[in-house]
Amino acid sequence: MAGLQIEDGFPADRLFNQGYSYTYDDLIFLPHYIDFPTDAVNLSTKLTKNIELSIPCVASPMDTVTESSMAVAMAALGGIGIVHYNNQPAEQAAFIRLAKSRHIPFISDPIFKAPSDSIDSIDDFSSSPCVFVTESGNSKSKMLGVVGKSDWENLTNKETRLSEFMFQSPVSAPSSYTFEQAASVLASQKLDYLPLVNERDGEVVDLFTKGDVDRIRGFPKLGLPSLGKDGNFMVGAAIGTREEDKERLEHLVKAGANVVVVDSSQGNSIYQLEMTKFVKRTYPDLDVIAGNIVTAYQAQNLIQSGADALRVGMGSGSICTTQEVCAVGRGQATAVYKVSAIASQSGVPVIADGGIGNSGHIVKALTLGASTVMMGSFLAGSSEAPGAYEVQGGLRVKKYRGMGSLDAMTKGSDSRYLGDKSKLKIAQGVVGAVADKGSLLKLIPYTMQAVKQGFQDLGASSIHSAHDLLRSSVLRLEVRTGAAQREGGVHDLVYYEKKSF
Ligand SMILES: NC(=O)C1=CN([C@@H]2O[C@H](COP(=O)(O)OP(=O)(O)OC[C@H]3O[C@@H](n4cnc5c(N)ncnc54)[C@H](O)[C@@H]3O)[C@@H](O)[C@H]2O)C=CC1
Ligand SMILES: O=c1[nH]c(=O)c2[nH+]cn([C@@H]3O[C@H](COP(=O)(O)O)[C@@H](O)[C@H]3O)c2[nH]1
Ligand SMILES: [K+]
Repeated sequence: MAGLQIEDGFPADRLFNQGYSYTYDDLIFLPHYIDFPTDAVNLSTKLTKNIELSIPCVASPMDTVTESSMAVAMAALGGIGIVHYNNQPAEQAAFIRLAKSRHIPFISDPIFKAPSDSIDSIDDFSSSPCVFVTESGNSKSKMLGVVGKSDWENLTNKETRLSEFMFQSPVSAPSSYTFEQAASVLASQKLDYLPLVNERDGEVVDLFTKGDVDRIRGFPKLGLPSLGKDGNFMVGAAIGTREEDKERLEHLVKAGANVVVVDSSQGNSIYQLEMTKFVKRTYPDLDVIAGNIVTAYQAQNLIQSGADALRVGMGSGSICTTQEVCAVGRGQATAVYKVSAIASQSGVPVIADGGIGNSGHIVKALTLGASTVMMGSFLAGSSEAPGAYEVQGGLRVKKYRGMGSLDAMTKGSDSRYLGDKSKLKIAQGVVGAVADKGSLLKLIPYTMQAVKQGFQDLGASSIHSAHDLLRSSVLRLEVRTGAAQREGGVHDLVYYEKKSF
């Protein structure tokens, strides 16, 4: 065999310099050598120059993806959620405050009434086991008592005011309690539910029930959560590039946002460069994620303006129509590779944003140079995403829409296109729905396990090691023909059921 030289696959720099725009599905990695178990793969990473995460997952700033519940669950899992800005600044700040006040990855929707109120119908309880009575009748005041569903059911005169039959001193626990601490109070006191109360002002922050304990215990064990310097969950926030976004930013910083995303489809603009510089000048300790971009030239500009991470992807998202409408963008695999190649020289992490449909896409994004992936559609069907499930054609689905869709643009606060009625508005996104995926607390751990298996096959025990293997040309890849892509999927079966975990 001596002297036989077989060139197996392409090194990345050759593959990506042929003038093609490759998507994740176009490419396949050749397996390498395994000398460690799957569990030895470490997926901890950097979101920005100064923020570390224990898993490489980021929830997209979209109004059908990231509000408080998503941000809480992502942080509890070791990732992060970026709260969207298709709302008034105070509303966005309230989502951040709410997420940062939690210590348990489950958010209930407690129901509040005033002492002088009565309860007319069982529907007033919604799915909650109780109603909280507070001074003002809403969440923003001290808890005075609680009315359990069964107490109300046993009541003869349903017009009785709550103050006359509420239970005045229910057992509560501080909202700073961890899951295990709260669960042990429930168990030791044999309670069905427990209000978690802000010790400072007596406000009910969350409602913790026996059902929650069972549910959370049924999920894979959580890893290291993402906590800020304040000891609370880390939460990100998106802003735009207009003058009024400077005032929005002030609200977000006051609410405790740990990182800010300057959110544009084409980030290499004077507006974004100015905004990035403004944020760095005004809040030097706040990391800024700039984007979106897809080329090395765009990356250089944003890095020079002070960006602490780059968000990569234009038109690759599941709801995006930018490439059709504007003829601009890039295949996501090529975009991630090219931007990462330049950003790594300055130590700026890359977020691969959009186009993630399965765990293999995550392996590809991370191996091609990204440090994290940002997801919209992959997370939008989870129970932690905003909105309720609907049934369509026998399937449980949740609404998911592009932030550049007419639907999202028409929602209230938009000054991008609608503030000025004389401007013609053009959609760059669609409105649709995604299938129910259950809780993130299950979806993400299983997905990360699949990603670890991919890394093991590549012989990469960490994201850093995958980047080294790619850049040293040890790791080889090829383009899949259409037939190869079909072969790589399920084929030639009359019937099958696809269940990943
Ligand atoms: N990643 C992607 O492929 C895409 C993402 N999107 C999402 O849709 C949403 C909207 O994105 P965009 O339309 O890019 O919003 P945008 O607000 O950044 O830009 C809209 C228009 O306003 C202009 N503009 C921005 N700041 C300005 C200022 N200070 N003065 C004057 N003009 C200014 C821009 O140049 C652009 O023409 C974002 O959430 C974005 O992430 C939309 C399209 C593609
Ligand atoms: O062309 C677009 N029109 C839109 O209306 C739109 N809204 C979001 N985005 C981007 O898509 C990403 C989410 O993509 P996925 O659903 O594939 O994860 C997001 O993270 C965004 O980068 C849009 N792109
Ligand atoms: K698309």
